[in-house]
Amino acid sequence: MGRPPNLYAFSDADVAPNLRKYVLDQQTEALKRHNVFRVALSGGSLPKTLAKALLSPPSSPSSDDNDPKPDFSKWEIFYADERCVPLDHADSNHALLRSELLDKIPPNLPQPKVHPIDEQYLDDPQEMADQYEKLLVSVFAARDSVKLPLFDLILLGCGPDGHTCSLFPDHPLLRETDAWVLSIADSPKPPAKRITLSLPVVLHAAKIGFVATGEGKKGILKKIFETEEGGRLPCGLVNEGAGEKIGDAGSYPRY
Ligand SMILES: O=C(O)[C@H](O)[C@@H](O)[C@H](O)[C@H](O)COP(=O)(O)O
Repeated sequence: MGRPPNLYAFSDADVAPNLRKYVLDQQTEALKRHNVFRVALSGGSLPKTLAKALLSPPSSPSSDDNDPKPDFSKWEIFYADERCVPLDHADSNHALLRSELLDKIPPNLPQPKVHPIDEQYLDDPQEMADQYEKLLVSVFAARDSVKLPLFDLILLGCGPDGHTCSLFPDHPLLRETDAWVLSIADSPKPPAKRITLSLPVVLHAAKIGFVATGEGKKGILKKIFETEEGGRLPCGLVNEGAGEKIGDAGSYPRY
């Protein structure tokens, strides 16, 4: 199986500056392409790491005023997965992003456009997924020919069981081929009701970055990259399916 081509390991202090460069490189590409930067984000530790990357001044001695900066006026943020809870609930990925990143954007900078879930469908994850898919259709499929939404960048975490988004190991949702957004009512990780981008949507993104930080990720990353069983886990499926589009900007503990 072996390591994928775009895998980088950083010391803790170097994760944020390298993630900053990676994200801003994708921003530059996206703005060249269509003058908007459409990003899907997951929850977990990612919002905090991303805030550190985007909101701290670049720490590299070689950085200068010409280095790219986040242009949040051009950002559209979507959720790679979201829990079916109110937007101010402690389990909400949107609440997490707000407290870790959005609320910390200095007032002199514009806010990105953010697309949270619609709270009126909290009790019905399938309807919630359908509504979020409709939102994606309205944003991405202005042209009839669009079969899948093209996110400029999807930033994902890697769960200790190899899950990513709310795609869990061996779950039937992994076999979905048509829908863009899926519902899950039996998530092994609470809360049980969630929505998630489907695997084909994740794989279709222009770039996909896994951000996996900390010593605790060592075992699961080793399994994903080095075993056949790991290759069948959701993170492994994204890794295999996306190939060169994967740019791992996380801290990869050496083993
Ligand atoms: O809704 C979720 O459960 C999260 O989005 C989840 O998919 C997360 O990204 C991983 O569990 C990694 O979490 P950490 O970054 O905290 O390790």
